Amino acid sequence: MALTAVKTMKNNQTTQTEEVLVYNTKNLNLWYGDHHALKNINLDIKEKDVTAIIGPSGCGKSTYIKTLNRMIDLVPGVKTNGSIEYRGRDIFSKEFLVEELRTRVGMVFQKPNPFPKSIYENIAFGLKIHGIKNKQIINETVEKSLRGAALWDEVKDRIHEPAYGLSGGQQQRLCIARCLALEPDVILMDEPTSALDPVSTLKIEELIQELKEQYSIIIVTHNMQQAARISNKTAFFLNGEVVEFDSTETIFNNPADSRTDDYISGRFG
Ligand SMILES: Nc1ncnc2c1ncn2[C@@H]1O[C@H](COP(=O)(O)OP(=O)(O)OP(=O)(O)O)[C@@H](O)[C@H]1O
Repeated sequence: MALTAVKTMKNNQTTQTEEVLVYNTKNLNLWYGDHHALKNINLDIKEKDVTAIIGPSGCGKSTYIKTLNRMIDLVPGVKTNGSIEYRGRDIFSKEFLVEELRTRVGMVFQKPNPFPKSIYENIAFGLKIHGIKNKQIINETVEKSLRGAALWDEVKDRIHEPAYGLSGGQQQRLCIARCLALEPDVILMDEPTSALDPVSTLKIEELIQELKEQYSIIIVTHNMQQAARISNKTAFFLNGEVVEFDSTETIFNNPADSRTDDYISGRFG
């Protein structure tokens, strides 16, 4: 497990606290064919942080989070170098099975993508694939996951009805519930509210505030107010590089780099 010792001053006494890293990215480069999409990325992502990835269109935000669970492997012609460690283990090593990585690291996409099945089966399906057959355990996990995604009260009387009958915001919470059912450690979210109305967006944002107590969350968002509201760390990407990575408060109120300031203040992007 990757640990970083941090010194904090309290009542004039220096105490050592330990920060646990879930991801440690070192000198990561990625190419789509000849296109150099990620350039020398160095990022430490801490356990139980909500880390927002912001930056203009095409700067590499989605590419980066798709690399964290190796979904990028599905794109032909992608090359990488450098390293990404998940809890101290090299995610590209042969010993680290991609199935295990994707069980530890769940993902929620821009558009809600429930399966064409009932609400219940959307969650039960993943459990069955993972070899869980006990009906009682499945029932309990379905309820727990729907509660965890703040959806249970809205759907408890119709869990055997098709998921497509839910609103877009409810479908997105169902996708979050599906992800929670597998008890992930990290949840990656790629613009999870960009297809949703303001009320559904607010619900997902409130949900993220609850989930951060238990999970480490990495969220790509175009919405800077959203990043400021929900995250405690923010990375600003530009042209495939990380320009600045700091506490969200610093990035939004006192950025070190003038390009961050220009982007935050809406001068480009
Ligand atoms: N499958 C692909 N093949 C080739 N180039 C790609 C592919 N996917 C992305 N790119 C390119 O890589 C760069 C980074 O794309 P990426 O989707 O990561 O950006 P982004 O910051 O998430 O953008 P947006 O905010 O518009 O979603 C862009 O120049 C994009 O055109």
